[in-house]
Amino acid sequence: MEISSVLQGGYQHALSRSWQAQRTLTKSMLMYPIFITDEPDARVEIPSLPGQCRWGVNKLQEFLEPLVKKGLRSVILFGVPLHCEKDERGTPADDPNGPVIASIRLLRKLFPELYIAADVCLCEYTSHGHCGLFRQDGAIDQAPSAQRIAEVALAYARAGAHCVAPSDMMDGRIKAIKRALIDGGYGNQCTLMSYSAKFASALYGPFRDAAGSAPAFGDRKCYQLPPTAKGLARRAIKRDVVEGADIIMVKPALPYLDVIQDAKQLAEDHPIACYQVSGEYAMVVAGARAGVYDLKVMAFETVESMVRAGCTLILTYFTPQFLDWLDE
Ligand SMILES: NCc1[nH]cc(CCC(=O)O)c1CC(=O)O
Ligand SMILES: [Zn+2]
Ligand SMILES: [Zn+2]
Repeated sequence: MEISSVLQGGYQHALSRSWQAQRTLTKSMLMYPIFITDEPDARVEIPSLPGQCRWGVNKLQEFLEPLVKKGLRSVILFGVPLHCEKDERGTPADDPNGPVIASIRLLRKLFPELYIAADVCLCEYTSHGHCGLFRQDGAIDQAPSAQRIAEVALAYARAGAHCVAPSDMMDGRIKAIKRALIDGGYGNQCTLMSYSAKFASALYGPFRDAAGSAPAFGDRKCYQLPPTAKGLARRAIKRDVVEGADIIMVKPALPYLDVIQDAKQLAEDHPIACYQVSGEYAMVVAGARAGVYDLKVMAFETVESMVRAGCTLILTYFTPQFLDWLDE
């Protein structure tokens, strides 16, 4: 046998296997998505997202304290308003008494070491359930959409968010948010993480269930990217770098590993993030329950593929489990 043909000598031991990873999954690479409702004492299980709940502000301490003790470093907050008056502009998104702003303030106080990101979008707050604003003729109103989203982002930064993460896919919003953060005095205090390459995916089903954010009419194909559109994804990533994004995100993750790799190459000086979305999580859990594979092994394999593709930050509902697994 050729000397150079034997590779197995390089990974015969657990330690030498660890040296073969170009990057290793660590707790600090995990960001945990959390749903917060406007029912302050709520703790309601989400049937399509097994193990995940909608939380009321009053329950956040008992929920997160054990996780922070185990090494949870960051969360991303999603508002789930059940009692507010939704309108065309998504007015409740930056309601100073709304669940997102209230929990940013609270979490900053409760857990001074925890990094707090806030998802920024309008769909949870608009009467039509879309992520932007519309003109009379039914087309998306680009500039006012970006402006409104920037307003919401600035409100979250003012409340103390370390990071704002717009998931709306409106053109021009990264530029508008960065401008608003700088002009508002938060340019050097708040990270702008862009959902740059967010695809119109079937994998958001459980999330829309959880957040009550399904569009009232139509779909999101005029703003979320077509799953086949590698070129659009590359252009969106390059555009967001120019417009001032600090972190580039790809979403969903597993079916788009090639896009993650593209992002790593196009934005080589930026951290690359990805979102293992609700449907991906539900798929892994369902497969394990059906006996197709072991849950932990599959969770690691999926998330480590994202690390291998170039991510150093992964938004995943498996975060609490990884905090245990990474200690084993
Ligand atoms: N802008 C809404 C939003 N923000 C994050 C997700 C999906 C997250 C997940 O599925 O876990 C969605 C759903 C959507 O675009 O319909
Ligand atoms: Zn949205
Ligand atoms: Zn969102």
